[in-house]
Amino acid sequence: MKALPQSYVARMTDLLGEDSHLFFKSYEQPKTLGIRINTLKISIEEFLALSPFKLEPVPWAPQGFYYEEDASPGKHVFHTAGLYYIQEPSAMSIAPALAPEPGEKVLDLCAAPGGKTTHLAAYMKGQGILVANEFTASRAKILAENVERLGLPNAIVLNETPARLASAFPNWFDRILVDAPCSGEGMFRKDPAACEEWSPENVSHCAIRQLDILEEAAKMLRPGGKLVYSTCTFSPDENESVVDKFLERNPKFKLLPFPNAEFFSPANPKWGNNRNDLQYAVRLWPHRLRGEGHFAALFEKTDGNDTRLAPFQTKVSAESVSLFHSFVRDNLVCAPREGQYLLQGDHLYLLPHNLPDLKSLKWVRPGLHLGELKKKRFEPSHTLAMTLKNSDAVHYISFEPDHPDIERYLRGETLPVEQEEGWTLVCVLNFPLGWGKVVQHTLKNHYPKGLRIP
Ligand SMILES: C[S@@+](CC[C@H](N)C(=O)[O-])C[C@H]1O[C@@H](n2cnc3c(N)ncnc32)[C@H](O)[C@@H]1O
Repeated sequence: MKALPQSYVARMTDLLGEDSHLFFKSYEQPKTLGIRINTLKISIEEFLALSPFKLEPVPWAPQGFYYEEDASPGKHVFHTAGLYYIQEPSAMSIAPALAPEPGEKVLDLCAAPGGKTTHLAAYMKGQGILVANEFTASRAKILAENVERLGLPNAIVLNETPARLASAFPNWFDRILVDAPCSGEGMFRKDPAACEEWSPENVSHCAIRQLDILEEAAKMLRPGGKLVYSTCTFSPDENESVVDKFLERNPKFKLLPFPNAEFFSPANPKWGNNRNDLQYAVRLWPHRLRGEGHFAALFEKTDGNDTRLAPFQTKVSAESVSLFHSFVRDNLVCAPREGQYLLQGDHLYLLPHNLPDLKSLKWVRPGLHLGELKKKRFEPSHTLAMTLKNSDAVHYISFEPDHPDIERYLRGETLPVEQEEGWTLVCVLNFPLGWGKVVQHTLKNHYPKGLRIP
């Protein structure tokens, strides 16, 4: 661990007083490591029964577990199959607090790489609309990859500024998460680069930006809706002070007690203009729990207008839908999901019903990518494969995790098989990894080139 910046040490010593020696001692401890089971694909009990890792529960997240340092969960084929997401344990406190219901309209405004988006999705159980937005284009792509791997059927991935989104979705969302870009002080132990990039000027810059982002988020929440604001930093300027300024400017918002607060420490009203209700917000201190540093506050919008937005009017040719339907008839035993089709070039997407017009917005994924139309036939997408269960497919082939054909498949090789001809889901222990197409006892590999093991 690199030396901590002097002015940071001085500030934290001043803020924490007697506690500061415990706080600084926590830097000598190893960083905490966690995985979160993707309950869209597997139940917690089922995963624990087949877990190759020794796991210990994270107290504040039913889906979260600590793993030991010598495990490499990112290299296991269960990771490729989207059975879990590697997530820092404190970051798992946020989605259970926002706890969206199936069928709701949810926005994750600062979403990449997707840890919290994919956690929110587990609560939505594939129903409703989950808009995951990321400001930085390269990070939006990574977000879309994680959304695909974890098999979120109802997610839309956008690459927009908060202000442009606020014009498109006024008073519309039931729940919004602002996991704001911050100075990252809570990540110094996990990510030494955050420590090197730190400066007092950046703290001030982040605080201003966070308030701007929150203001835009506020415009998108319906009355009665809930909003979580979170950071992974300790500076009061970015946390209590931002909450205080936001509430001053937005009287239609109030703080609510943060769920599962018994596991965390209350935020400090003195660091936010002595607002008493700031004790409802929480701080996750690395010397008080097994996790890195975080701050989080839950708001409710108590008043305001509800807005009905005109639904996205999409046009698709009858031929493209019929090609997709004939693919479903021949290859799937489940009915196609409900929604509305959108054709972009040769790519067919399924959008959730009641999605407003996205035409003026930059999107990476406007809905679930179903596949591509190719000369009078339909080729299913990898994204579609990752939303299916093995039992949804007419043909599937499943291997044990250590079977050599798994690695061959993930390298892009063809496999000799005894299966019937046609589109086949290739699975590990019945969990899909992607498509293959059987022709004359050979499984042609349709695992995406960009994902193959080199
Ligand atoms: C703390 S990270 C989000 C982590 C994510 N929620 C997760 O759990 O995986 C904050 C994100 O905000 C994005 N960001 C940067 N500037 C922004 C801005 N002006 N408006 C909105 N988001 C911004 C960053 O690119 C970054 O991906």
